[in-house]
Amino acid sequence: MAGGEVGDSRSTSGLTPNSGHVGVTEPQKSLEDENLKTLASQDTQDLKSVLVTSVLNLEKLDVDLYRGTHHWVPRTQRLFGGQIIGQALVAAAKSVSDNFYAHSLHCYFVRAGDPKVPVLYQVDRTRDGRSFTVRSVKAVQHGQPILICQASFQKLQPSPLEHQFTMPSVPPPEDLLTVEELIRLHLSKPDLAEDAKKGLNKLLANEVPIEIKPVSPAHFYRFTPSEPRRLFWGRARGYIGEGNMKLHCCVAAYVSDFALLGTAMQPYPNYRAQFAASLDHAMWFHSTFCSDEWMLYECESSWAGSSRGLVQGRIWRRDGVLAASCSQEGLLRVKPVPESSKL
Ligand SMILES: CCCCCC/C=C\CCCCCCCC(=O)SCCNC(=O)CCNC(=O)[C@H](O)C(C)(C)COP(=O)(O)OP(=O)(O)OC[C@H]1O[C@@H](n2cnc3c(N)ncnc32)[C@H](O)[C@@H]1OP(=O)(O)O
Repeated sequence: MAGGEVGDSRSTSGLTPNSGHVGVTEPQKSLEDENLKTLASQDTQDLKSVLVTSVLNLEKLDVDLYRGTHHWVPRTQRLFGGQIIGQALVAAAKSVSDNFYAHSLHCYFVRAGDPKVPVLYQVDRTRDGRSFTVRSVKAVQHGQPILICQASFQKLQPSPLEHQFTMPSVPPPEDLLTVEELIRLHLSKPDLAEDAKKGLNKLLANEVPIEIKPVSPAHFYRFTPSEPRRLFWGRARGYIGEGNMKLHCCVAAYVSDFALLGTAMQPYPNYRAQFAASLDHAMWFHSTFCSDEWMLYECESSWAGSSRGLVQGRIWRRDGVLAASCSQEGLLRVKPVPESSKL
């Protein structure tokens, strides 16, 4: 049966074969902690994630044809790549049986997305097999493709072969500040350059539907050169809830494009991106997860050159299970940072 909606009943706690806890042990929780958690989750449940209610909620126009709208547009005024990938995966998943789950996607961003008009998603049912199902999606604006995406789905298939890297050991998200809190802290510095203040205030005015907590704020500020590696906790804002793995994958696809490319800029604090944009993006899903719960994003850039940077990402569940991996190459046309606007 083709799953009409990006919704299924696979519980995120009923894990895939690769569900062993690796590297991190779950702390013992007291009854008090549990009560606090319940209260907190009641709070967030009131605020249904905008990613679910609007961004990833595509309008069906015809068979295999959908229309998506925008919520947050980056200050570059081109559509956020993660939004286009997330929406393309939603469109692809709509014609896939409920018992098939996204395991990989491969995308090229071929034109800038225009935030003034909606995006159309045309789905081609490339192949339906016994174990694998493949969909090709073209995202179109003004009659021309802005993204081409291929997504593959697989039936759950247990295997005796199971391994993964160990999750890096980092402070928990509760001990870290959000990007917004870091920005406010920075804005409170009396000697901050006017240009920098303006830029930071613009960033604060954005309603980004994801929450980010950098593990190392120094990397976030980019004052000094650092190795091209960053770690941050991230989650979708608002409540999504368990049980809809297809949707969680689409949300993770949205989030995965947010901070990957910046990793390649970390060794070069004296340069600012004049034109930075993802060129391609690939993603592999390994295990079940909840995208509205904190997950650790580990990003590292193995190479930069020819005005491009290559970045790999690993997305970890809090309990140490590797949930997804991604890889992206981006265009990085840079210019030196003027003395007057150094943070
Ligand atoms: C710890 C974590 C904290 C993180 C906090 C971060 C906070 C905020 C972060 C927000 C970040 C979100 C951003 C994420 C990344 C994205 O979403 S990017 C969006 C998705 N990707 C795209 O939109 C790319 C789409 N693809 C394209 O646009 C095109 O394929 C292309 C432009 C890459 C193709 O390039 P080209 O072939 O060069 O196109 P042209 O049309 O010919 O030229 C375009 C402009 O570039 C100029 N140009 C061309 N060549 C050069 C050159 N060699 N040098 C300099 N400039 C060049 C060309 O003149 C055009 O310029 P104009 O448009 O005319 O000005």
